[in-house]
Amino acid sequence: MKRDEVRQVDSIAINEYGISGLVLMENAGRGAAERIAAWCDRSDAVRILCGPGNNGGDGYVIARHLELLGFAVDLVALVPPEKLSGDASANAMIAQRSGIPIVTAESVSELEQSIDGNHVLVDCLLGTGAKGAPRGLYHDAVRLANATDRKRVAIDLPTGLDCDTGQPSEMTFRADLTITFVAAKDGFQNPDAAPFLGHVETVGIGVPRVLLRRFGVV
Ligand SMILES: NC(=O)C1=CN([C@@H]2O[C@H](COP(=O)(O)OP(=O)(O)OC[C@H]3O[C@@H](n4cnc5c(N)ncnc54)[C@H](O)[C@@H]3O)[C@@H](O)[C@H]2O)[C@@H](O)CC1
Ligand SMILES: [K+]
Repeated sequence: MKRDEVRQVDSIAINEYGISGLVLMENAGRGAAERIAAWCDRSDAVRILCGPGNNGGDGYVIARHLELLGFAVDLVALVPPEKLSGDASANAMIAQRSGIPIVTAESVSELEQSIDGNHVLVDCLLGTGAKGAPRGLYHDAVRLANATDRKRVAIDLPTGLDCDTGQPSEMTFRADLTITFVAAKDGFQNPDAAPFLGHVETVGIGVPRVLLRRFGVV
């Protein structure tokens, strides 16, 4: 699926079918957490890197469900939770109130302290809303994450990878597992994307079959 198409599916599900964005995010995050749990060892500590938008919002949902599944999990927020908006803000507040550890990293040195080799790292930095190569702290977060030798998981798509062409930017998250929502993105077919995607799994987010049919997903 193209970037615009998958974003259209979300917005039609919300605006035409009346499914709240929070429900879609819950389904996405819960499904992703279940896949991560199946792929990791129970002894793995999981650290989720959260960006400014709804991809970051997914991260807060994933954390809550991984904790329920018995994992030690914490979050690194590149944007303080109180500065988020919409569904991402709602889920960040739930995670905060639930006592899930959240560290805010707003400088390179704070990122260096937070991104270490002791955790499975989950990339909820940027998703389908990304434009161009990761800038600023997002560039540094990907650089530091790629330098660790533990397992890495990308949510929806690896930060830095172009959704439509599959062209990796010069700083692209190198995932061992990519958990993507609704359908594989067109760019995933590009052989150059393969080393950054790792194994790809698709997770449904509960949009009705009739809508998936409109976009040729089923
Ligand atoms: N209701 C929905 O729309 C759903 C969205 N979902 C998730 O939401 C994601 C899309 O969320 P958003 O549209 O908020 O987009 P993103 O989460 O990709 O965030 C986009 C924001 O990142 C920043 N940004 C863009 N390009 C950048 C760059 N090159 N370097 C640094 N910062 C950059 C900008 O502030 C931009 O507004 C999907 O990939 C998916 O993970 C899922 O939760 C399913 C439901
Ligand atoms: K991502």
